[in-house]
Amino acid sequence: MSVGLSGHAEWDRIKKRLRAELGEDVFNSWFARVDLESITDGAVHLSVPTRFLKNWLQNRYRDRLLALFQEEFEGARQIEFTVRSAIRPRTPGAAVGAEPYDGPTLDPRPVAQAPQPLKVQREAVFAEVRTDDALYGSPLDPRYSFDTFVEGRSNSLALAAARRVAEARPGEAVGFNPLYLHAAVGLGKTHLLQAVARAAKEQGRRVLYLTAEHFMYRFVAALKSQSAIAFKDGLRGIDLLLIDDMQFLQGKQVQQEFCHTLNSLIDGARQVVVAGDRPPVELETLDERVRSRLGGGLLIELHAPDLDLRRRIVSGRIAAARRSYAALAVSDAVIDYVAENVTSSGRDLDGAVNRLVAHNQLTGEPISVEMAETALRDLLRVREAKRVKIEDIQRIVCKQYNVSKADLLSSRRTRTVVRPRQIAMYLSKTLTPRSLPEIGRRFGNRDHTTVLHAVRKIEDMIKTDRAFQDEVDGLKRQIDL
Ligand SMILES: Nc1ncnc2c1ncn2[C@@H]1O[C@H](COP(=O)(O)OP(=O)(O)OP(=O)(O)O)[C@@H](O)[C@H]1O
Repeated sequence: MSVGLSGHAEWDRIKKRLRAELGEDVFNSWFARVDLESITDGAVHLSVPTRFLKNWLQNRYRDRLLALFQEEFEGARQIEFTVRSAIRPRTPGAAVGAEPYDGPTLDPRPVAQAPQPLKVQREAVFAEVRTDDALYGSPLDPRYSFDTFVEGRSNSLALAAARRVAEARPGEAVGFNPLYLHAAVGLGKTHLLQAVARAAKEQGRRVLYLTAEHFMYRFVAALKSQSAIAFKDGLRGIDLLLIDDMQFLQGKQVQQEFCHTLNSLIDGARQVVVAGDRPPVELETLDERVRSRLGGGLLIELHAPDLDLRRRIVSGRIAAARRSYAALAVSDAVIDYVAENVTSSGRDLDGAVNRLVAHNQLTGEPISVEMAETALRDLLRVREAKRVKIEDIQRIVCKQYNVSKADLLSSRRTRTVVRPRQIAMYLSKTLTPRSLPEIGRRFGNRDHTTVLHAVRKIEDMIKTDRAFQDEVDGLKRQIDL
């Protein structure tokens, strides 16, 4: 048996039944982001955006799902979950960026026994989280402190604001609440949030650091065990709440609760810090009230690190690795090579250094530029192949519709220019990690709401007009080449 897209009517029926069985909120929390990929030889392949969700569904709902699938597809024998792109579903390459780096990590233990990367550790813990202790937060990684965060032009504002929050006394107004940090993947949001949490805890403040998914899980679990009031009281009794990966907060009731918590903390002069992969205005699954409350604080974007910052992050990582491998020798030329070639994020820089160290430890080969070229080849190839630039999108769209770039960026509102411009904005949003304000700037300094309007317009047209969808797909293929 092999089912591709044709199984979707059955999948819709299964989801409908789950929604009826579990209720709207629980369904939205766990199943709204599950996609049916295929059914092959009796194996039902479902994809989910995060490992946390994968573990959760595997542990709690696998049997129920299998039973439901067996009613729809006679030969269904097992359910397989895979993690798909979590952060930017329609970005080519997002699957790589969104997945935690799978290589060894820098750790005192021998490479062969290296621990799983941080995010996996974080998520594994969720499954065992206690529900009786209202202030039980997500685990903090000991490596994420202000001391290990390297400052550069791209993050200095975020760092200053984070320090200000961390150093404030309980009840002291820092002038911006909530503080909302946003950035593409791997640029240091989690690192900064955890640094704030750690520093504030050290001062004796009551701090709660939670990923949005953890918040969701805790709330749903509290509802089920009838301890929601204790959970809410616990939340409202803290001095500093930090919520990470805000883009994953799902479910109407969960969002309502989050909004109440936000309001009550802010109104009570308690500090809230939130991080997400895009600004609140772009978190379209979020309730309007939550978006506007988040948008009413201080919003700071962390940008991709420049060469100088990348160099210093790499040097810092190597210095940390030397604490475990004292004889580790890495020349400036290798540091330059990594910093010049791994350009996307702190996570990729970490991954690159980890690879070099692992390669060195496993083969005994000294870390030279030649060795780095070999060890990092596939990492660099994947990244390079998948990076799409706004200029390329504009060039290809202009060529396709026979408009000049000057027209595309101009304020002209004739139909022949407006539609290509909207398509180019839509492609920039879906194929690059750029934020709406940044795209607006790159399209003749337009406001982010204009970009949002364009994205929605093109999305609607794609849904209703098959020929138009093919046209846009054709453009995507040209851009991907
Ligand atoms: N300025 C920096 N100084 C030191 N390390 C950094 C810096 N920026 C990023 N990193 C490192 O890069 C890695 C990824 O950072 P982090 O997990 O904080 O990213 P993120 O923005 O939260 O990404 P995601 O959106 O995927 O959650 C971490 O190991 C972090 O320590």
